[in-house]
Amino acid sequence: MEDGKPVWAPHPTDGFQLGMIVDIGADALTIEPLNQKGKTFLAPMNQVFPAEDDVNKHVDDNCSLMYLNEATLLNNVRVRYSKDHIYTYVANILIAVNPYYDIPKLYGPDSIKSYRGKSLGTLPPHVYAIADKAYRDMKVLKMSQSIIVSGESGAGKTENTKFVLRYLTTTYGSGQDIDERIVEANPLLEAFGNAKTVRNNNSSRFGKFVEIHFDEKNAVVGGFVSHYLLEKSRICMQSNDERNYHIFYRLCAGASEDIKKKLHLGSPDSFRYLNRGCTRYFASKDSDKQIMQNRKSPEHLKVGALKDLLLDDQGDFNRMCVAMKKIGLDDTEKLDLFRVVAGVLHLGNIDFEETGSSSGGCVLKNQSGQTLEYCADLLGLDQDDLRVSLTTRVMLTTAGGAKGTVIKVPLKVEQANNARDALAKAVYSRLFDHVVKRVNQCFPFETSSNFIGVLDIAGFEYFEHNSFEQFCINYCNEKLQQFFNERILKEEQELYQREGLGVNEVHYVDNQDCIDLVEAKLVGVLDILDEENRLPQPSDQHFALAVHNKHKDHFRLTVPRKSKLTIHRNLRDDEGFIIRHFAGAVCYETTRFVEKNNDALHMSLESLVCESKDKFVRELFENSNTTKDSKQKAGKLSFISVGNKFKTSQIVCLLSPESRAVFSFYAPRIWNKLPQNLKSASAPVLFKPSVILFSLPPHFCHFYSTV
Ligand SMILES: Nc1ncnc2c1ncn2[C@@H]1O[C@H](COP(=O)(O)OP(=O)(O)OP(=O)(O)O)[C@@H](O)[C@H]1O
Repeated sequence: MEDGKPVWAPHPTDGFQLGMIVDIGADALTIEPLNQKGKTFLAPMNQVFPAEDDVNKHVDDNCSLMYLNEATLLNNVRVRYSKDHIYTYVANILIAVNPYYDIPKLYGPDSIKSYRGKSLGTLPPHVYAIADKAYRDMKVLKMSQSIIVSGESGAGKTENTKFVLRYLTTTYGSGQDIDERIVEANPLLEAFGNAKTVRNNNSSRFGKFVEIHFDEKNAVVGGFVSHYLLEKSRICMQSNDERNYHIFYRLCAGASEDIKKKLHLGSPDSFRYLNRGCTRYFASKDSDKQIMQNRKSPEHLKVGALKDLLLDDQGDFNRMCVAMKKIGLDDTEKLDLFRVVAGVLHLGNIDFEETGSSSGGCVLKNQSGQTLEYCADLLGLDQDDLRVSLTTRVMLTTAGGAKGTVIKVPLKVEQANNARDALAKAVYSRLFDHVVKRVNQCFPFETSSNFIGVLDIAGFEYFEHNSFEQFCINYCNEKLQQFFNERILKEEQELYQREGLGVNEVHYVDNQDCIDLVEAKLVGVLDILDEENRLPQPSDQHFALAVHNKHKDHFRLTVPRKSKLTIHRNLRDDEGFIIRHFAGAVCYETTRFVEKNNDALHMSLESLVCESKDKFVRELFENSNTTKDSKQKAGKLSFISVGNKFKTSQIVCLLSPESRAVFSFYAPRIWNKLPQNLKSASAPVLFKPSVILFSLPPHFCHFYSTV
């Protein structure tokens, strides 16, 4: 830092502020803010950074800044954002700030054309330039490429993913309508997999890896979407300001009178799976008028529609129907999908009450008779069988004299509620699997030479109240962060060293301890939770205490009462824990962790849907028997861990620094087909993400003061 030159110093709310150093202490500097002459404050030496000579000037690539540090990088991105330049490079990494409005001409056909074949840096930073670089690398290196899109919820990951797909299919498409189909598939996926959250009206509640495949002439031949772990808890419950998946509301708002009657639909407040969250529709002034009053909830009628330029439940319903047609779904299949969605809604309305008899079981409440009939009818089930399966569990004795005898164990009200919700989650998530499978059939390809994959997973989340869903998502992001650390920071620096470039070492925080805290065998939070689920009487409190006991002095874990926020300090030690993630500390409330971690559907219910009279429903559950272990076959309600699914199917491969592991994560479908020798440790590097795109929410730019 040079004498008499302004510096960036920390600011309690704005991140950084411009000031002058007026005194140098042993380990702190006295700073006088530029906009508050005469007022000084102390700042730790390592948190004060030199500022650029002209803080209002901006550059396309942060690497061209005279002083590259956290503050100058943020300032550059902020200045650019204020001028609608939402994209900025850091070498071949692209930072994108969500503008939350349509910047004129930014993504239009002329813009697409201009980026074709241009090297990174020739034109202003753009997501199209990143897509084109991936394409050119694929062509030159004759190797598949990937683009990782990372950022917190609402930062713009999905929108940027869509721009990448649009760019590639438009610029390098083969002229067939397959390009259109790939883009058309999005509304369908979003209807079933996206929902309104407090952070994002159109939040993707599943991770996806979209592959665009190219032939030997490097023209688009097809696509493939892999999806990871849909957020299932949302199907049965949402917090106050959030909604269930869009499709539920779109169907209620947009279905024709005929379909509405067939599916016995009402307004969102008439369904338990919708009425504990927000029951308003997204609508513009005009489309709101077109939705009939009897389809609107009292909340909607009182407060009015939810507003979002890109969302409109009724219009989106019609657009989704057009998209379905375009990608080849006929009316029967369309109705099949809607029927199952409505079936799930009616299932949620089934209520139970205690029998009052000595058996201690429960029965359906009288008023649930009609809803049972609707649900059974829509899902092709026998009404009585459904009633019995929801209120009892079939067990097969495995020992003793009566070995092999079938016994029916009556369920308590709470157990029946759980069984109902487990069935709803199983049916809806199978339906979502089907939607993705169906979408994939729309852009088939026989052979492909290479592909460009775009990874878009749920971003880091922290709310006032954080539960199991945030815990899983943040664990996943912790893994992604580790991948960045390994690939970008560690490997790059090793390369610099090998090549003798005297570049100063960049220090970064290794997050392995945080990952271990979550996933270590036996002592990790996930294993402790699984262990709790296996206890005869699992409890959230016992689980939370076990976590604290096992990690008393862990740097990354602490009790809620140590939180900076009063709301968390009110929680008891057995009601939650705080984890210090790479992106910040998050307080998780552990109520319902045990329940949410259990994905088991008891056998009587599973067999019921597997034998549905409805072919479509039956097919949704095809192959499900093959995944059961012998315990389940014997009728014991064995526990299936959701947390562990996150661990094994989604991220475990990402953790490995070796490229082969990364490959197996990104493209498990292709990975599984590879010959064994290629998968071995000595295999050559198969796969390397060529470009990375970080999305940032606009509030990121308000972290520090404007000057
Ligand atoms: N480039 C952009 N131009 C205009 N609006 C944008 C842009 N990117 C994002 N948005 C707006 O921000 C909203 C949220 O973006 P998006 O859904 O892509 O976030 P996300 O990072 O994928 O969030 P999540 O992790 O919750 O799915 C979009 O619905 C859109 O309204």
